[in-house]
Amino acid sequence: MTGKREDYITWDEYFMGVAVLSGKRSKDPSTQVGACIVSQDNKILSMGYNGFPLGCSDDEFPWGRENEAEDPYNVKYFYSTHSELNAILNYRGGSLEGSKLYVTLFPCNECAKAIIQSGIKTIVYGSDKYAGTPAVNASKRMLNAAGVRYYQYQPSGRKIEIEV
Ligand SMILES: O=c1ccn([C@H]2C[C@H](O)[C@@H](COP(=O)(O)O)O2)c(=O)[nH]1
Ligand SMILES: [Zn+2]
Repeated sequence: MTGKREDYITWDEYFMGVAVLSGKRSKDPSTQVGACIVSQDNKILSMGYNGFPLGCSDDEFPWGRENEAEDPYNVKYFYSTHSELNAILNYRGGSLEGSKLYVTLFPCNECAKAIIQSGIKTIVYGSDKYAGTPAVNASKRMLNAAGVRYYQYQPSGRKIEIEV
């Protein structure tokens, strides 16, 4: 055999796959989000998933949603760090200027601010299940104004299995 393999995965499959795998570390019972930040020359710079900050125990802080507890103090939203922000904060190498973010859920308005300010220029997202909500509308408004390009990941249809 002299030729190369032809069924290797694309860059988008590779990096979105890493984002999906990263999201599998999330303890959130309802929505697991994974993120992977990549340089312009396709090197992985950082990864993240949604979870509580260091020192805030996954077993002690609340994982419930607002309709499950009356007091927002007992709801996850005050405590959960979003996957995109975790990926940005996890980066130890300097500037993210010009980089690309793969994320399994369209970023909210808070993440959009961090994405813009960190210099990320492209977002490839998976689900847009909160499309039309004020948080996502505001996010798209800011990303459009700041010239951050975004497009939805187009699955090839083939299944990528990981077996170790
Ligand atoms: O930009 C985003 C938006 C949300 N997340 C995280 C935050 C929460 O842990 C879940 C959303 O939970 P729901 O129960 O679906 O409201 O997703 C994120 O990481 N990035
Ligand atoms: Zn967010």
